[in-house]
Amino acid sequence: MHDGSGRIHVQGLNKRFGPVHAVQDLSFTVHPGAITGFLGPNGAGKTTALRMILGLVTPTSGTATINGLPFNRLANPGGVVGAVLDAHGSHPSRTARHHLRCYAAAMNIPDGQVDKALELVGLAAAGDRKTGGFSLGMRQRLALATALLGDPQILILDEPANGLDPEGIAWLRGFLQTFAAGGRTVLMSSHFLREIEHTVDRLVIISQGRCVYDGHIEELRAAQQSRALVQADSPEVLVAEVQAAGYGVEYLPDGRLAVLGADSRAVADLALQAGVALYGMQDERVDLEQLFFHLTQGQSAGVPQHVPPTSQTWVGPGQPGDGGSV
Ligand SMILES: Nc1ncnc2c1ncn2[C@@H]1O[C@H](COP(=O)(O)OP(=O)(O)OP(=O)(O)O)[C@@H](O)[C@H]1O
Repeated sequence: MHDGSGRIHVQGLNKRFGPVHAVQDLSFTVHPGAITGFLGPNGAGKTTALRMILGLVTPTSGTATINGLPFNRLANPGGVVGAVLDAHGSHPSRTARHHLRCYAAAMNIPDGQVDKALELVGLAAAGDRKTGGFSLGMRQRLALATALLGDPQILILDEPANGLDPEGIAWLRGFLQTFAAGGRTVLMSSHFLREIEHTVDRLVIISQGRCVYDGHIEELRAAQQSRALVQADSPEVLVAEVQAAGYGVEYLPDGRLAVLGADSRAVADLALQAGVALYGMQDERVDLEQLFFHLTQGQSAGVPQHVPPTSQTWVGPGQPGDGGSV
């Protein structure tokens, strides 16, 4: 009997294909009531890991459980997990409804679920069209409808946003957020952070088969603070002022100050208040995309201590871009 928790638990998972160590000592937990993005560059091992979770690939070592059991030991797998690994699984001469009825019959699910699933994914009007004429976006929706037939507690989706236009991505986001808000579990893979950053609550990031980040997306954003770099005529006066305002501050080797978590306008206001002249200011903003590149190029676990930030430069306490550079 499974524990009904809606959790996916991966522990010490390894998979070797001959000389290729596709998944290396991978451990993470996927929680219910949230959308977890499973992110990594091409070839990072995402599909292999998902296939091991779904019992389609045998791990070299380690375990993957769903509701406390390996997938193959779930009594009613279709009612626990719906999975989409490939959106191209339909016969082109079959209608969408016929395709879903075949799956429903194989899973012992009443036909009524077919219309419900078509409705849920926005394909009700296309139910009697042959799938051979479907766009990639429609195929993605049909694959999702197949996964939803058993009214599962958990959805596992491999690159579900692949090929979707912005409208399709927005629709998918809304659908998955509603699904997760009802206390269900979503694990979705992607190799493209931008595609999923507004959809997911949590991220598991892998690189060359290893986990390099596991946590809330907001924690990842907050892990690297933006900072304002300023050149002041009286640095020690400004340091006292920004510290009194609650900001951390560092001296840079070139004599500038780095005010952590502040933008240049906030520092300019404090400098004005303290009667300190500023000669140059620069905002350094950390972009999530850069964090992703940093995490997936290195192999160390955990959040990086320093990521080279993007820079937006403006000069002086006046208007952005009104002359000069730091
Ligand atoms: N059946 C297999 N036989 C040999 N090597 C394999 C097999 N399946 C995957 N690999 C290798 O394992 C590594 C991980 O592949 P995997 O498809 O899991 O990555 P991925 O993160 O899903 O990539 P993508 O984003 O490109 O789909 C790759 O080097 C791949 O070539």
